[in-house]
Amino acid sequence: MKDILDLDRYPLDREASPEWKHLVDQSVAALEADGMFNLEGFLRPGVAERAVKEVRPVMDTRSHIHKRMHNIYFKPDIPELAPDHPALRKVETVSHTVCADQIPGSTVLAIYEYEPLLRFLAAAMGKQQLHVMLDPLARTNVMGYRAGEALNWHFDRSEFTTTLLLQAAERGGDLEYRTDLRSDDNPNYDGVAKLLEGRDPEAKILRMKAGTLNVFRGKNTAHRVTTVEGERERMIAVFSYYEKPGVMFSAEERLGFYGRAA
Ligand SMILES: O=C(O)CCC(=O)C(=O)O
Ligand SMILES: [Fe+2]
Repeated sequence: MKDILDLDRYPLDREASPEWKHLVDQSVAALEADGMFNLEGFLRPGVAERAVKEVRPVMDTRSHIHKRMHNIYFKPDIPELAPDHPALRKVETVSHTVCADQIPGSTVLAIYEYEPLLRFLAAAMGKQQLHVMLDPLARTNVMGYRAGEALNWHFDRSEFTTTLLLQAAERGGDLEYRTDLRSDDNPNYDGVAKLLEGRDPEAKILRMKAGTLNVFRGKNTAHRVTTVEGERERMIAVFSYYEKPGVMFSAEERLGFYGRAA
C-alpha cells in the first residue's frame, strides 16, 4: 500500500504513533470547524491516473446511466410541506455509475478495504469501529460525470461520505456546499428554498485535486456537484462504511441505484 498511498505524509500504517494521533486530531478539528476534511495528495503521483485506466473500460461501456429529477430530500413528498413549496423544487441529476463487482482486483477496491484506513476513519469520526459493506455492488462506486452532468442538491442519508477523486473535470464538477443548512431539530424549509433559488450567500465551492481523500458530513449540510464542463470526465470513488458489519442493500435499492439487482 505504501506505493499507492502517501503513507509518509499520512501515516495510517503507524496507528497510535504521535504522527498518527496528530493526523486524527487535525481531522477531528476540521470536521468540527468545516464539517469535512481533505487529505490532498493521499494518492502517490501517478496512482490516480492508473486507477482511472483500470476503471475506464468499464465506465465507457458498462456503467449505469443514472438520470432523474429529485428534490433535495430524495423523497416523493414531505408530509408537512405543500407539494408546491419551493423547498421541494425538483433538480436533475445525471451520472454514470460503476459498481464494485465490475472492478475486481482494482486499486480503488484495495484502498477501500485497507484496514488502517478503516481504523483511521473510525478514529476521526469518533466511532469504535467501521466496517466495509458486504453488498457486492454498493460497497464502492466509481461515479463518472461527463460534460453537462451533475449530482444535484441533496442531503446525504448517511452520517458521512468518504470519496477519493480520481480525475477532476476541466471546469465545473466542484463540490458546492452550504454548511448546517438544517439541523436535527430545525428543517429550515425557507433556507432550503433560498438555496435552491440561488439566493444563499453562504454556499461555498470546494475545488478538489485528483488524489484527494475527502470525508464529508452531509446529513444537514446541503451539497451538490456542479455541472461538468469540458472534455475530461470527473471520476470519483465513493466508499461506503458502516458501524455494523455485513450491511447489504435490498434488491429494490440495488435496482433503483444501479438498474440491476445482482
Ligand atoms: O462526488 C462528490 O464529490 C460528492 C458525492 C456525494 O455527495 C455523495 O455521494 O453523496
Ligand atoms: Fe452527498
